[in-house]
Amino acid sequence: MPMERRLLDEGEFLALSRFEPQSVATPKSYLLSNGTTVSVFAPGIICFEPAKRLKVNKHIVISCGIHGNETAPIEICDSIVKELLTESLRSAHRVLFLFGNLPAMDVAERFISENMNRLFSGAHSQGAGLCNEERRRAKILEDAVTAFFAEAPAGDSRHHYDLHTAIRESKNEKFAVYPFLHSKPHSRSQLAFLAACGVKTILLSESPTTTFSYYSSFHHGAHAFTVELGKVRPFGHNDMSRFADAQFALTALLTEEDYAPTVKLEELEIFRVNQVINRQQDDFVLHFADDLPNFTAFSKGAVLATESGATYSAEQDGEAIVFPNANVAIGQRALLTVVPARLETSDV
Ligand SMILES: O=C(O)CCC(=O)N[C@@H](CCC(=O)O)C(=O)O
Ligand SMILES: [Zn+2]
Repeated sequence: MPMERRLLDEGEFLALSRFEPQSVATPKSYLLSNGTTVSVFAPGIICFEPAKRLKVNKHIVISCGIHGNETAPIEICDSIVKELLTESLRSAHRVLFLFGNLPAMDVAERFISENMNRLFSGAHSQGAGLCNEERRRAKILEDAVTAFFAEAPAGDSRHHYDLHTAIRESKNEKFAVYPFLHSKPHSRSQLAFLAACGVKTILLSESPTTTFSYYSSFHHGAHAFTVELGKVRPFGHNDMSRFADAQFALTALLTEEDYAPTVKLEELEIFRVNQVINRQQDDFVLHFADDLPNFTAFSKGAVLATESGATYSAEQDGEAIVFPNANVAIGQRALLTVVPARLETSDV
């Protein structure tokens, strides 16, 4: 048996992808003894397909490491992929795992040249084109998602959970960005699934973006979310007990035919994005401490950031900051502000 097949049988897909990428660079498929087809498409891209269709059929993309230093989601996915490869778990649904930015993982950085989570919906090929690894990888990941959902029969549900951790501490430790739905209804069953993951704070985005979750939501009609599970820490430094609910719920989603947790909307904290503040000048500065946690609220009129020619202030009492980062490239998002919101949902 070839060395890479033995290591795959031992569950070492991520290790092969990171440290022996040539061994998983040529697409190959094989059958597990439980009937699952495993398809290795490229380093960091692996798909599991069950032998038979059920009454309920879900097509699920789980991505992690789109930012290379966000290690807890990478460790969660590595662990689930290991269990699927070694057959201690069997997925009832088609599932595609994407380990995003492999080179950035090796140097424990968010990215090497460019923030990959601003390069989807074709942004990878605009401007300078496919000129760096993140741009080329974003296109490969998009193509993998397109090919995966192309095999989903009409009527089956499509899902994409893009798992991240945040740079700052957060008053609400776990939260999800619900991409802009262009007047489609928000899904109550998806909110219930997120709550089962321990994610009870939801930010409703109100505009198109070039993030991975918006891409799958808008271009593939998937239930898609950016899911923030905690804080950025180096590999091996995550307290995995803080991610137990998320790992349990993701595993249940894969292994049960119709995992359908419930939630009361009153249990959730819903915000909508009020301001998207992009850095336009070199002298952009935030007017609060570097360690101020996400979801800290300000009074109306408080100055949040300034740069030549612009002052950005809270527009309402209670407006809170999320993802502040003055060190982004010119033109990119340096801060979101959010305000409490109400939510109408569909039943699905
Ligand atoms: O903590 C931070 O500042 C960033 C954490 C992170 O990577 N968040 C995502 C959110 C994507 C979205 O808005 O859907 C990102 O900034 O790419
Ligand atoms: Zn991230």
